[in-house]
Amino acid sequence: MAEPLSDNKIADELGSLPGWEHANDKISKEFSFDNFRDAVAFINRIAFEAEEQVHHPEIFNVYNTVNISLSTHDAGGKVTGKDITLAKTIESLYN
Ligand SMILES: C[C@H](O)[C@H](O)[C@H]1CNC2=NC(N)=NC(=O)C2=N1
Repeated sequence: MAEPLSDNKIADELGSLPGWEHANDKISKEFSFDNFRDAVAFINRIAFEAEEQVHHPEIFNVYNTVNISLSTHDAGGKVTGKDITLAKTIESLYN
């Protein structure tokens, strides 16, 4: 069972996650792309990694932007290590 992280621990982890913010018990980031196709391709890459990790993001797409929000449903919607891990994976997909 994933345990919720303290605000201090989250802040510490976000130190190595550029552009990620912690608010409303989620960590979130907006990613921008040259066009819609690239944005959707990014979403598709995330989908495979999320399935691999059995941990799924909230995804909001408008044209060339993709907003990702992460929290752990099984931990009452709080931020856990699973969210940090997936955020790091998502960062590695963005280039
Ligand atoms: C049964 C399955 O492992 C769980 O429902 C997984 C699926 N994906 C998930 N994703 C997220 N963000 N939080 C969860 O608690 C979660 N639980």
